[in-house]
Amino acid sequence: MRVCIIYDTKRRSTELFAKWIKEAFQENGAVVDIFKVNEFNNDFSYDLFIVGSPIYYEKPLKSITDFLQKYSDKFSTKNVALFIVCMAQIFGKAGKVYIEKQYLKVLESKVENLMFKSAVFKGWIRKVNLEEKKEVFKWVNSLIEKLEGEV
Ligand SMILES: Cc1cc2nc3c(=O)[nH]c(=O)nc-3n(C[C@H](O)[C@H](O)[C@H](O)COP(=O)(O)O)c2cc1C
Repeated sequence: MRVCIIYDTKRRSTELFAKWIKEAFQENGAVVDIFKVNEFNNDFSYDLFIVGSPIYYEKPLKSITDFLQKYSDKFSTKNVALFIVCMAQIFGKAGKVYIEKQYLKVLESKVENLMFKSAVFKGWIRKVNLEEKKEVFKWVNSLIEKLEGEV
């Protein structure tokens, strides 16, 4: 399986999430490339695309929403999964509902035929949240199960 991870970041936590996602796929024998959004190589031949953004001021980064918009035709026939990195989880249940309504919606609305559950990872401002790495592995395993269920 060939996987392409595309992300943007301001303070590099989303980059670390992208690397954890890569590690989790590699453990399962996948071949993985990672690109910062402005460096994507325009290769649409991967089996799965993972696109991720941090949330700043209530929104995913414009670079990522613009990217999904720009290639919406290409992605409409591809396997695409989305993740966001944010901190509104600290507001508990209310935060979770808010994240799904306000943050995820913006990205999900740009992808047709989204068949994977989007991931919401808890980011940080200074200290790396290592706890979240296992959530990444869980999510990646669920994606692999779903993909393998398809064939
Ligand atoms: C200036 C600023 C604004 C932020 N705004 C939000 C926000 O509106 N909602 C939220 O859930 N998290 C917010 N966060 C938390 C970030 O999403 C979190 O720190 C994330 O890990 C940053 O990703 P990055 O390191 O890849 O840039 C904000 C963080 C900063 C520093």
